Amino acid sequence: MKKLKDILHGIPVRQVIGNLNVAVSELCFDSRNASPGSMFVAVRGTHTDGHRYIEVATAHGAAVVLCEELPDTTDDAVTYIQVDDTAFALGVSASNYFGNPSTKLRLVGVTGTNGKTTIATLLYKLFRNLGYEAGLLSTIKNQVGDRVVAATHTTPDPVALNRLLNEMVEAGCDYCFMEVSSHAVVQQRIAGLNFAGGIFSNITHDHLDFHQTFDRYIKAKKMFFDGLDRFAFALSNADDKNGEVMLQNTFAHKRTYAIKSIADFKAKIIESHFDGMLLYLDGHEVWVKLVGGFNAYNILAVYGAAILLEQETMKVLTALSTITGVEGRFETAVSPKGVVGIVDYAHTPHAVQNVLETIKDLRKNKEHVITVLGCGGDRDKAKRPLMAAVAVKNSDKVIITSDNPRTEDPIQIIRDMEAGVPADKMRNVFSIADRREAIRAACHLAQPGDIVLIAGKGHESYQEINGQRYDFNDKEILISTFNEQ
Ligand SMILES: CC(=O)N[C@H]1[C@@H](OP(=O)(O)OP(=O)(O)OC[C@H]2O[C@@H](n3ccc(=O)[nH]c3=O)[C@H](O)[C@@H]2O)O[C@H](CO)[C@@H](O)[C@@H]1O[C@H](C)C(=O)N[C@@H](C)C(=O)N[C@H](CCC(=O)O)C(=O)O
Ligand SMILES: Nc1ncnc2c1ncn2[C@@H]1O[C@H](COP(=O)(O)OP(=O)(O)OP(=O)(O)O)[C@@H](O)[C@H]1O
Ligand SMILES: N[C@H](CCC[C@H](N)C(=O)O)C(=O)O
Ligand SMILES: [Mg+2]
Repeated sequence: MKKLKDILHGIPVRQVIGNLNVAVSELCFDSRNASPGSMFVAVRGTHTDGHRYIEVATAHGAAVVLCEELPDTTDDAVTYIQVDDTAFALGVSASNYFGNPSTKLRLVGVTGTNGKTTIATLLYKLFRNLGYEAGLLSTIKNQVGDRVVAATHTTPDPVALNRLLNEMVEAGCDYCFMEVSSHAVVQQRIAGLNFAGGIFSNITHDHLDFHQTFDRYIKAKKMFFDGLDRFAFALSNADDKNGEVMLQNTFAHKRTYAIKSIADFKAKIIESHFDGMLLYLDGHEVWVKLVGGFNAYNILAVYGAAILLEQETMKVLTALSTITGVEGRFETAVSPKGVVGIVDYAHTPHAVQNVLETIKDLRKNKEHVITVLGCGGDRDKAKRPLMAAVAVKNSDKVIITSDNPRTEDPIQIIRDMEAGVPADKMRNVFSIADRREAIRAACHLAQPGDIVLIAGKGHESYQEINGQRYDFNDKEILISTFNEQ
């Protein structure tokens, strides 16, 4: 229970109808979840408008309605609060409701097209290793200290987010590391949060179904940095074309990391192997258990953030050398006959290219690379031909298959991907809609020493088809196929 007046702190209110002196039992933004004494916030979405469900919410007992437009008829037992922006108000009220937990720990957000989960998870592991209690909000899972809470989104909705942050505070967490997706910025899921720092990884093609243009996608990422205050740090990748843009209008302390450009934190890869790499990091040599140029960037971002969070250099480097990678990100397995299998979450053209370039660099001889990949349904269609083109360019053979078809026809998604394959390369491409069969076929095609990359689903333990999630795990299928050989 919390007083309505306290929940509204920091929200510009246009009009109030009813009693402000009420207690609120719960916050909700979905009328289907409204309960007696709750406050319903009407948010405009991509499919429908929460304002349509105000009456349903009050019929379920909502005592307070927060909206942009007041309904034609009001209920005397209900308090109506009119504001200009309910998405913003939802974020701020969720933070107030849970006692502004983000001010009680140090919250660091990571944004960018690729690398958010990796950077946030490595920071979580690093700070736990350094002896702190920490929380994590990520695509794979949320962690309140050791306790795992299943994740439904990369960035949870404001109510779930602040509830989790509060649980972290209660569990004694000093830090929380979270992914900030571009959807979350635009939908203001992070409104009202107090960040100690923000990290930018990179920006390349993805989510154009949602943002429409690349420019708007860049602006969404930038808005996160624009919202940081002068006590926070903003750590950006100076090698990314848009790394500087992110820092343009932020009040935060601006810091950069890079491999190629001049920057505050620098690194260089000295040696690369399938089980790790030797880095020259900020003037020190350190062995890390992650692989690939893209992971050198991730490690560098993690290192820079740790230093900006006032950790000691030598302790950070020592801890970094012991930390293992992230589930479903460049995970390797070797078959009894010597085929190397790699499961990776690459689901953008840039990620597919990075992973395949890393694989090429790691080959001792000219072993063949066989790539299995698909594209998700009901998501950015423009990336489909691009992902196929990159895969074909950097592999000896490609098996185009399904990812999560969702409500789309898997065959049509495959056709969209095939459109990106140059005619003279078609002979290196097979299309097998059944992902399990595609993985098996790749393993059977591979000779000892060859490399099979299974891209796009990483840690996911399901395949989503027509609203149903079926058990499915790339790594398990890879290993069981290997064991049959
Ligand atoms: C496109 C998108 O982000 N959609 C999110 C959004 O839903 P929406 O805009 O479609 O909502 P809507 O159905 O139009 O409804 C509008 C409002 O009416 C309410 N409503 C609706 C029906 C009803 O009967 N009563 C009612 O009150 C809804 O609760 C909502 O508040 O708000 C919902 C509630 O927070 C989210 O669950 C939903 O995420 C969907 C499931 C989703 O798939 N999101 C993905 C794309 C996403 O957010 N991904 C990013 C990661 C991207 C990355 O990889 O970087 C993420 O952060 O996870
Ligand atoms: N710094 C990076 N630069 C480019 N590609 C990367 C980088 N880090 C990881 N990748 C690639 O992107 C894939 C996804 O990585 P990760 O899960 O860390 O990204 P993410 O930003 O969290 O993705 P999502 O938006 O789905 O949450 C990895 O499996 C790898 O192929
Ligand atoms: N966070 C990403 C996940 C894509 C993963 C891929 N397996 C798919 O289903 O498209 C997104 O929402 O676009
Ligand atoms: Mg992620």
